[in-house]
Amino acid sequence: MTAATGAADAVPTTDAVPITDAIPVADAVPIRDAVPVTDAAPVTDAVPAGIAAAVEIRGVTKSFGANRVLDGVDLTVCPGHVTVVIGPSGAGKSTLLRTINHLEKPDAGYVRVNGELIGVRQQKDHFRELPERAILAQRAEIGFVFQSFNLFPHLTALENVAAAPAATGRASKSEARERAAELLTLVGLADKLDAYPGRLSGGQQQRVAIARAMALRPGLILFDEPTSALDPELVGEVLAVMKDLAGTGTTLIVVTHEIGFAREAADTVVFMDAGRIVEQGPPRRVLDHPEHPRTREFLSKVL
Ligand SMILES: Nc1ncnc2c1ncn2[C@@H]1O[C@H](COP(=O)(O)OP(=O)(O)OP(=O)(O)O)[C@@H](O)[C@H]1O
Repeated sequence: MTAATGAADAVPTTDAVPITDAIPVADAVPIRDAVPVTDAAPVTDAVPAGIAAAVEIRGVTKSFGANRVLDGVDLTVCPGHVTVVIGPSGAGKSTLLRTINHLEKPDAGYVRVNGELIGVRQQKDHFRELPERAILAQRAEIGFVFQSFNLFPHLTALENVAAAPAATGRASKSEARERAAELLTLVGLADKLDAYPGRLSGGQQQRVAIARAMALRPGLILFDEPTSALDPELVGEVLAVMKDLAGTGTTLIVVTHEIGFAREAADTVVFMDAGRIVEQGPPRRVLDHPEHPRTREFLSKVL
């Protein structure tokens, strides 16, 4: 990480990230652009004028040691849209998703969700890391569905879904349980409310995880390869639940290798390779008429 300078005197060096670090000086995003959403520089998805982007990623760079995994990523996501991120193994797809709720901290650049900077606040010409409690509060507004479900094994399906709303004080215990039962019914698990994860199939566990992600009524849900750990015959039931969720007004960003899902459910398909967004657009254009040779090569292997 580059050392903090000048105006960041009060900022511990390790927490301070120069705003323009990843961006060539000539293209640097003026600091004012980091505040009002409507003034933000290059909007790649067509967000209607005057409407805040659901997610705005600008100049995000992330390295693990010498491995630059994200290399100046810009992405804008419209509210209510489904964005499907595809690309070869190691392209940086999961890392990009994890920067959106600050599970990974960008080395440079920033992420805003509904106009709010994630994980940092702006201090003069630097971003300063938020306290852990504030980051957790931001994360509570963003659903996350992992490849490996991550359910509490000692809680029933109902208790898994009800846990966060009750623990955060968003709902009374009985309200949280009532809503959890509704959500589990929505994902087709009305008869499994009292089942422990160990007694559920992978597809059922993942549907519980989706219900859990919906429990705090987030405007945005991130899916990190939600069907990759499933037996092939269980993939369809999870994708069906995700398709139902698409179009309900919730913004979804889905990292997946399921090209069929991308074709049917996505508003935008994003193709990533080597830490960069190579190509993005509506599924019919990116999947059927890719412009970039790298996208064509990738699709010729997976289709
Ligand atoms: N915590 C970490 N520490 C070190 N390297 C990491 C870490 N997380 C990811 N990487 C590396 O970053 C690169 C990109 O990983 P990432 O998981 O984002 O790729 P991906 O496109 O999602 O790949 P896949 O489709 O295989 O899941 C890989 O080389 C990976 O080994």
